[in-house]
Amino acid sequence: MTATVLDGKAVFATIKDELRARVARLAEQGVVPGLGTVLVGDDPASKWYVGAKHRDTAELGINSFRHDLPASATQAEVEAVIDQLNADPAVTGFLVQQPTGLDEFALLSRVLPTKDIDGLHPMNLGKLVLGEDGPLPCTPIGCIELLRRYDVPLDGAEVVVVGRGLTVGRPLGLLLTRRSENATTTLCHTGTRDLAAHVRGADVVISAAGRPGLITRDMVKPGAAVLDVGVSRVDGKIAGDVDPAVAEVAGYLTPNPGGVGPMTRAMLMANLVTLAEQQAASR
Ligand SMILES: Nc1nc2c(c(=O)[nH]1)N[C@@H](CN(C=O)c1ccc(C(=O)N[C@@H](CCC(=O)O)C(=O)O)cc1)CN2
Repeated sequence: MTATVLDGKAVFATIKDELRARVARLAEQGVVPGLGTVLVGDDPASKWYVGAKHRDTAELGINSFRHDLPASATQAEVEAVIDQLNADPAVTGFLVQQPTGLDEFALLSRVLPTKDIDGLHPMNLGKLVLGEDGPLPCTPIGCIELLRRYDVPLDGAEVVVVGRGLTVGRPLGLLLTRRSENATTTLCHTGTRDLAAHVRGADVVISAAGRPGLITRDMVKPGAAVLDVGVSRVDGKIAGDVDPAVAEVAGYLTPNPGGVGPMTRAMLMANLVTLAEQQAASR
């Protein structure tokens, strides 16, 4: 058996078509969404991610406002840029690219919750816990959307998430257990005693541990869907958490790159367009 490829790049192309239609409808009402980004420092990966987000906005006819600050930028300087973006009516929503090396909780908390297209503001994470509507974190919702587009069922499925970070693992657990997803979710992490035993029982495995080759062929149930969120660099190339031999046993597998990464960008654009629609409706 060779796993069906969960092609995030192809799904993002389809989502871009859907978003172009929504952006055109907003234009008829005189609204052009605007994306703001804040990048601190020279990390090549972060620069690439921010550049990719601005290329996406250009393709979709969305305005963008880019603020690149040096690695020497202070907390106060970054907060001043956040205040500027909060106050700018042309900016529908914005994000601070992580990592910044600064107090990220303070930065996230300073973004207006109504402009938080990353869905990572404490109030929006609180809404997720409470089951209230609000912007949802992009990578977790991108994983769920990718499975949905390939008709991989989550209802009643056993899902193992590996990793408990704020941007992926922790919100994924909350999202997957919502009534709308209805999955039974186990959140594993570095303290999990027998990871293989957990993974072996899973219909869906989502690994966001950042440990190259962590999920091996022998750990995966035949036919399971496996999503590789891990991004490590080995000899300058992206190495995921999932050993390539998993493709021989899994039913579905994301490539990495080309799987969850493009879905993260897709959901960011979708969050932005949704916010613009909400703002247009409340004018
Ligand atoms: N404020 C945020 N910071 C970070 C987030 C986030 O959601 N919000 N997530 C990651 C980085 N990230 C988005 O910002 C991101 C990661 C990967 C990709 C992507 O398209 N990757 C490509 C490969 C890119 C390459 O070759 O290096 C792929 O997987 O095909 C986009 C966005 C941390 N920071």
